[in-house]
Amino acid sequence: MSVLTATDLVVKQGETLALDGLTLAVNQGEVVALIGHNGAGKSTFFKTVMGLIEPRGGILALAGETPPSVLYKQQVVYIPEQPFLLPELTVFQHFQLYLESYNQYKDEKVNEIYDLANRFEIAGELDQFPLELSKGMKQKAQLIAGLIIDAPLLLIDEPFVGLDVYAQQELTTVLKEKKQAGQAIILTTHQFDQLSGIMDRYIMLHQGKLIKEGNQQDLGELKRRFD
Ligand SMILES: Nc1ncnc2c1ncn2[C@@H]1O[C@H](COP(=O)(O)OP(=O)(O)OP(=O)(O)O)[C@@H](O)[C@H]1O
Repeated sequence: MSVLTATDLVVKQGETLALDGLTLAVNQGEVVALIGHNGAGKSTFFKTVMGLIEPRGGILALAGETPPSVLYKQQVVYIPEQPFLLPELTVFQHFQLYLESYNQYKDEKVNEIYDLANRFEIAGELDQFPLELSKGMKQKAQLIAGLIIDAPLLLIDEPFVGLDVYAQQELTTVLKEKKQAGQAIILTTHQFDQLSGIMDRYIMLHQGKLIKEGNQQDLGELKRRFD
C-alpha cells in the first residue's frame, strides 16, 4: 500500500527549478535511498514533503492526507543531517517535546526512550544540555528524537555520517525493525554498505528529475559510481 505519492511535483528554489515534474510513490515498509549529486534536489524534496516549501505544481498525498493540514504533518517525521537542538532543553526534554508535538507522549514511550538511549549509548547523557554533548552525541540525540515518533513515513538525511561504527550498525538494526513494523523510510546516503539487506529501492535525482531507479542488486554499480 502506498504511503507517499508525489505526482508531477514542481518546486522552485529562488530562480532554480529544484524539482522538475517529479513523480514517485513509496509503499508501507519500503526503504528507499534518495541519491544524486550535490544540488540534485534531495533536500528540496524532503522539505516539500515536510510541508516547509509549497510546490508550484503537482500533488502530494501522505497516508491519505494532503498538505497543509495538521493531520498531514503528523504522518511524517524528519531527521536532519545537522542536529537541530535547543540550548535550553536537556536531551530527554527534546524527546518529550518531539513526542508532545505529535501527541504521542505516554508511559510506554518513556520506556522506548530509555531503550533507544541504551542502544545508542547516550543513556548517561539524557539530563545534559546540547552544549555539553560531543558532535556524535548530538547526532544520536537528534536521531532518537525522530526514531521515537510513530509516523507512517520517516525521512532521514545522511543518517550514518558522524556516527561511530557501533552506532551505524545499531541504526541499521533499528531501521530494519521500523521497516518490519511497516514504516516507510526515505533516506539520503552515500554509505551503501549500511543499506545492505534493508534497502528495497534507490531513486536517483538529477536537476530535480528522477533519472534512474534500481534495487538492491544494483548496489555494486552504485558504490562504484559514488565511492
Ligand atoms: N534557498 C535556496 N535558494 C535558492 N536556490 C536554492 C536554495 N536551496 C537550494 N537551492 C537550489 O536548488 C537546487 C536543489 O538543491 P537541494 O538543496 O535540494 O539539493 P541536494 O540534492 O539536497 O544537494 P546536497 O547533496 O548538496 O545537499 C540546487 O540547484 C540549489 O542550488
